[in-house]
Amino acid sequence: MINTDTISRDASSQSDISKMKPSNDGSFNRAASSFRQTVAPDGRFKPEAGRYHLYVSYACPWATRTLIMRSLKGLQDIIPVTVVSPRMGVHGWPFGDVDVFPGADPDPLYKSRHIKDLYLKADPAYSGRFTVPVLWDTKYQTIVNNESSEIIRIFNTAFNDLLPPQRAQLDFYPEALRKEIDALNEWIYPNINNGVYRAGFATTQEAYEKAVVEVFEALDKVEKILQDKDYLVRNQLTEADIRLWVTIIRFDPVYVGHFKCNFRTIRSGYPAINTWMKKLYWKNDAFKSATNFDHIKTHYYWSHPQINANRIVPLGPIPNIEPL
Ligand SMILES: N[C@@H](CCC(=O)N[C@@H](CS)C(=O)NCC(=O)O)C(=O)O
Repeated sequence: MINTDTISRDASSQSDISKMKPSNDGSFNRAASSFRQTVAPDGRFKPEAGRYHLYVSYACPWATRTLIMRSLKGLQDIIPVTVVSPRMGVHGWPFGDVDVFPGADPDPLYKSRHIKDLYLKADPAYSGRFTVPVLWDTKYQTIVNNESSEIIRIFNTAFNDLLPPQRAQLDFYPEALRKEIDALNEWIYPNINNGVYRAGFATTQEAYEKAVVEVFEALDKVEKILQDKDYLVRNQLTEADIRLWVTIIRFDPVYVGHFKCNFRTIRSGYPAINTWMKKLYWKNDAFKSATNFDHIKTHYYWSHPQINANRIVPLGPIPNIEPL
């Protein structure tokens, strides 16, 4: 009998990032996520404690958004989490028993070897990339959603009826601030969150230069917004902070070197952004507990041999984040 769980078609073009094709002009284009369902009382995926499972990498900024929101909302007991190894190889993200790494876990649900096994279990014909985060449904054994910007909105509200009132009332995308949050997300995502990847994965000088200039122009803009302020929107922690923060915390340790975003560092070039980043890290455990610099640095420098052929992981910066 053929076991379709273990024998899968050749999906190496989807799992091996070093085989990823750039576009004709050398620029990096991120593919859209494929699983876009939500959790709702009247839908297929109902809010239930213990039913959903979150698969993440500590290295991945998009996955880290979901970890931060999960902690802020106090969803730890409702949605368990599994962390993959940061060394993403030809089969994509391996679990912690396949590639032993401190802080990485085996898959507790199916003993999968790689994240790709979950995608192919959910849809054997899946043709996209095998990305984290993955919000998995144990009832129908499928992926609810693999788009972090949507998972954080699901976490923000969908489980409120299962939470104590002081957590349920926390809203990081409040109606009254949505316009301002959306307006920030609209340029911060392409120019900063994805901008660093566009710089780092560019395969022509022109595509790199365009991207890196856009990254620093956008950082200059953020620096002005954060003058004497603790948060991006009014004086309130919102998803706009979470979405930007995951990129800024990786900036000096990784993006300055690995992605060649080296006009300035955050610590020496952007005092307001640096203070905002440090306050969230040192004063709010949802941010600190979602950050693992060993996973972050190892992942990027190890997993992209097309950029860093010898997989040397730099020791600096020292420290990875400065004290407050
Ligand atoms: N749009 C997705 C992007 C997720 C994503 O690209 N994750 C990267 C890690 S940072 C990944 O898993 N890449 C694996 C690959 O492309 O093979 C989201 O925001 O959730």
